[in-house]
Amino acid sequence: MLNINIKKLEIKSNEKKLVDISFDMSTSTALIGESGSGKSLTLKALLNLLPSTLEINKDIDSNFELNYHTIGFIPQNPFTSLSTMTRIKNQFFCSDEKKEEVLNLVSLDKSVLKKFPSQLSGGQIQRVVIAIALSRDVKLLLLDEPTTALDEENKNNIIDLINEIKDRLNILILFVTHDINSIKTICENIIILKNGEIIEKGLTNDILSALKEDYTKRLINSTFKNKTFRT
Ligand SMILES: Nc1ncnc2c1ncn2[C@@H]1O[C@H](COP(=O)(O)OP(=O)(O)OP(=O)(O)O)[C@@H](O)[C@H]1O
Repeated sequence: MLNINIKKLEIKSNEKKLVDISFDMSTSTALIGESGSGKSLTLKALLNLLPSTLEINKDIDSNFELNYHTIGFIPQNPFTSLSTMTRIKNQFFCSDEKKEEVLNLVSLDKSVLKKFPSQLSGGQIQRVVIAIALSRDVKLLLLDEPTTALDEENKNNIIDLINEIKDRLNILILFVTHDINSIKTICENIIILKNGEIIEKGLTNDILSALKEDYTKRLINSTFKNKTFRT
């Protein structure tokens, strides 16, 4: 079973602590918290993509290597993660056989390979982005609110797809989301961040059935429908 033990993850900016957390992951985990609580910085730290102006202190154990090949990232806005002037087939870095295999996994026909992103729907583009991530030897998939830019129907389809991939490929998922239904569908565990610290963590069922902190209740109960979309 895959496991990551984040014994220490501390991120500072000019002596100001932005994130100071530790957690263990051996299953799909939702990372939730209000704006500015440290969700994106946590994902960026795992991807080694923190700006050099920030100071990072991390101590992470895992039973697989953490690198570009093993960590996949699905961003909030799939439209910005593909190159608009490049056909889909040239946005993968793998064999043609692998391209078809991963497109099959995300239920897309191989005919999309010839197309440009502008010829695909939002849901199809997000599927392509997921397929590109899966074309590497991904063992940890980081998702940053991957359905925010999608309409209701595509949103549900992508959630079902992520859930299916998780079960089929047996990979770890760290899922930043505000959407209670996707947490229930996909995540066995929840971590709740506030001001860069973990204030609650545990099994999704336990946390949802006994909401302890008012802060958590507020996060869980809000629909975030009016959240402005960042590009
Ligand atoms: N490059 C940076 N330099 C200094 N401070 C930063 C930097 N990036 C983020 N921060 C600060 O760190 C804190 C955590 O930011 P982060 O982007 O991780 O929040 P978040 O939980 O992802 O919020 P959101 O839901 O709005 O995306 C915030 O107070 C933010 O202002």
